[in-house]
Amino acid sequence: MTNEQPVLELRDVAMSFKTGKNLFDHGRHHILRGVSLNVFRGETLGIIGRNGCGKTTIMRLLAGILTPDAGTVIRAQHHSAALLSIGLGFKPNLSGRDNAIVACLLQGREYEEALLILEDIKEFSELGESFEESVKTYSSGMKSRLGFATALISNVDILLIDESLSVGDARFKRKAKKAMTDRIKGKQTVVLVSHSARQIEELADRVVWIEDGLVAAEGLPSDVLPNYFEYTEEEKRQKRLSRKAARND
Ligand SMILES: Nc1ncnc2c1ncn2[C@@H]1O[C@H](COP(=O)(O)OP(=O)(O)OP(=O)(O)O)[C@@H](O)[C@H]1O
Repeated sequence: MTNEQPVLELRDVAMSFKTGKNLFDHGRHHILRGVSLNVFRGETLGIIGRNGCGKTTIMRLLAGILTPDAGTVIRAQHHSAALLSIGLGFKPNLSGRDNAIVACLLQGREYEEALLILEDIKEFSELGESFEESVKTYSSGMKSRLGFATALISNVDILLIDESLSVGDARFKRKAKKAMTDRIKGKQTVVLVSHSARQIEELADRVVWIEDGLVAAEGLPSDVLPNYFEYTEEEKRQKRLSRKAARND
């Protein structure tokens, strides 16, 4: 795998957000301080790290929704990437159908190809007649379903799956989860973020652990995850101890 060219790459990427509080560093919160990672064709790369460490930010950078402050995001030529289950990027005045066509074209499908898969997208999204209505009339759940169905059915080259985004009601979630798992276990290139390190253990071929704005470790799940579990347990233990000490003060 190491001689292979990555299909998607972050090279020394830094990212910060404005905090609103102008306390230090001009009110910017530095989330990523120099993250480099590679995604290879056909693999499932899992990204783990504590809440707020920047996993979703990484996914949005990989999807091209965000531009880094520094460093580069490199996507192999003719490779499309889509962040699954988001309704971002839809044109509110266009119908679900027209948005699905645009999304397929943006993902590199031919127009005729896009037309052929539209009915499958409509069926998977379960939007019914609303598929013909403008997206501005959709609830956020409906937008998510359209986004999920479009990314899934259009066979995007690189699927970016952020588990923290919920898709529709409980029944649709189960259906979406099954469809995702089938893809992950197949030949699809996937980047997966999950709060459940156990799920990453089950599904990922490789893992990148983000800590303090940097890559703390990367490698096989069996190598990286035990250290991650140990680290998070130790951190919890330290927090418990400092709470206890504060109570005793
Ligand atoms: N658009 C934004 N503007 C300001 N701050 C942001 C923005 N997006 C993310 N952040 C902040 O950046 C940090 C990282 O957020 P991100 O959602 O990437 O983390 P995460 O690892 O995915 O978190 P979680 O595990 O809780 O889902 C958080 O502190 C968040 O508040």
